[in-house]
Amino acid sequence: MAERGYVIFPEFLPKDEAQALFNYAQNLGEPDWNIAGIGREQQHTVNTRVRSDQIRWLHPEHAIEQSYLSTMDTLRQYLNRRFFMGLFDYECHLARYQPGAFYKKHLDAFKGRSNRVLTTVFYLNPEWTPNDGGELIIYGESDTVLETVLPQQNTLVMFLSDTFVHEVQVAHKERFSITGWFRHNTSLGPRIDPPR
Ligand SMILES: O=C(O)CCC(=O)C(=O)O
Ligand SMILES: [Fe+2]
Repeated sequence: MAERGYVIFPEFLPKDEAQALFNYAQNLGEPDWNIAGIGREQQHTVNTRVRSDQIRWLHPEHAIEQSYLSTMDTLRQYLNRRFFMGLFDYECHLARYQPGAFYKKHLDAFKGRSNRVLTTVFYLNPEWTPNDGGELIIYGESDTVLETVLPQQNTLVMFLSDTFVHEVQVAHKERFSITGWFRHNTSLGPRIDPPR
């Protein structure tokens, strides 16, 4: 993480916890999902040419959501102790990519204009093969491909939000993940990044 700015953990949680999150995501009803937007506040727009996934912000009222949030808070404290990152909080949402959905090349944060510091993506599907598409591609300098990540259950990817351009290739089957951001406490107004 400190040297490259990103890291991939193939087995992040105990297996049963990852599977429980998958079951939970899969059993959510249609009204639980929202069309994902881009940008923040007034600039928040729904642009299905850039991304076509659906999201659900995690809230501590649901035990299983709380459990993931609390794991990530432990990770936040560890990162602060180990790397002095000054991470202030964490927000995350479940994401559902239905067959045909994608998220074109983008950065999660623009230098100096966002308080998102570190992106985390945690994958939930138990069986995912290269034929299923939906890979996360992480780009380096001049569009070189640094990593192609299969969205396989229990893999966690973490990268600096304002540094790595990335994209989600078209998924050929339903793809579930939890995307989140560790943030700095800079004041950018009362509401920050996509309104919940
Ligand atoms: O699901 C992924 O692999 C990445 C999602 C993403 O880039 C995002 O939600 O900003
Ligand atoms: Fe992203």
